[in-house]
Amino acid sequence: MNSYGVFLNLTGRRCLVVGGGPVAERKITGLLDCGADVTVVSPTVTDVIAAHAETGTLKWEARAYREGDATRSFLVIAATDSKELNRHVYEEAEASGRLCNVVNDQSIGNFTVPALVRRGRLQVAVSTGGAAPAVAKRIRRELEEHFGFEYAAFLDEMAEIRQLLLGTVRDERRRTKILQILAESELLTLLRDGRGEEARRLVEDCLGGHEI
Ligand SMILES: C[C@@]1(CC(=O)O)c2cc3[nH]c(cc4nc(cc5[nH]c(cc(n2)[C@H]1CCC(=O)O)[C@@](C)(CC(=O)O)[C@@H]5CCC(=O)O)C(CC(=O)O)=C4CCC(=O)O)c(CCC(=O)O)c3CC(=O)O
Ligand SMILES: NC(=O)C1=CN([C@@H]2O[C@H](COP(=O)(O)OP(=O)(O)OC[C@H]3O[C@@H](n4cnc5c(N)ncnc54)[C@H](O)[C@@H]3O)[C@@H](O)[C@H]2O)C=CC1
Repeated sequence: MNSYGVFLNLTGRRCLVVGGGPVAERKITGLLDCGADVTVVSPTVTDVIAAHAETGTLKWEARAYREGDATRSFLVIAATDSKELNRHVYEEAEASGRLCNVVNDQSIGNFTVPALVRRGRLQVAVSTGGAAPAVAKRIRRELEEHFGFEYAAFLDEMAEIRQLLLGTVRDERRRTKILQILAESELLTLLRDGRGEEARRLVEDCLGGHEI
């Protein structure tokens, strides 16, 4: 069965990571990038996690997992090297209706973490359905070649134009048409090549009198 792909809003949400090795560190980096309120429960952690704890970016409880820990967070990542413990964490999380990722046992857990390309507001997520994470990583790298940083500026520009049109162009079909034309246009490459004046003219022509 396929997994259902979603993007979670984790801003300010309590997220628990059990374990503090390199795998936990990678998942934690992703959580912090999304503004999550991260607590790590683990007797030992990597230098990077310790540095985050030092600066207050996350909370580190330097101890072993305790009964009930997983029942109090929106999302839980079971990232220890013990399959038995991770299963226990998952069972407690599942019983209390939490989202739970298990890093070393594909037979359990209710979500997996994709490989991600990030370009400003653009995110491209890659899943292999757990078949081969190293292939997900390879595809992520290939996508990074194709989707350069120009996409960040392009999206910012398109978002601004879209907001303007939502407020000024009543006719939905017309609005959609303008946005489709701009999305498919040369605007992306003009912005990438620093041809700001031509980009501005292209947008103006497309908008036909709507100020931006
Ligand atoms: C199911 C899943 C659960 C989850 O963790 O969410 C899972 C599970 C496991 N991974 C294992 C191994 C590796 N994982 C990676 C890398 C990544 N793993 C990630 C996600 C996922 N890994 C989920 C499925 C994603 C999908 O659908 O493809 C990525 C995409 C996202 C992230 O972690 O941030 C990140 C790349 C990020 C990037 O670079 O973009 C590498 C490569 C490397 O490290 O270079 C290896 C070694 C090579 C190999 O084994 O393939 C093992 C065996 C451990 C062992 O041998 O004991 C298990 C356990 C099992 O399969 O049972
Ligand atoms: N899903 C993924 O992306 C990947 C998963 N893995 C698997 O993930 C697991 C973790 O990998 P690493 O981080 O490299 O392992 P690691 O051995 O470096 O780290 C394990 C961490 O768990 C902590 N821990 C142990 N007992 C604990 C307890 N009772 N309570 C709380 N924390 C406890 C340890 O203190 C340590 O910080 C391994 O089983 C590995 O095979 C490996 C590669 C990728």
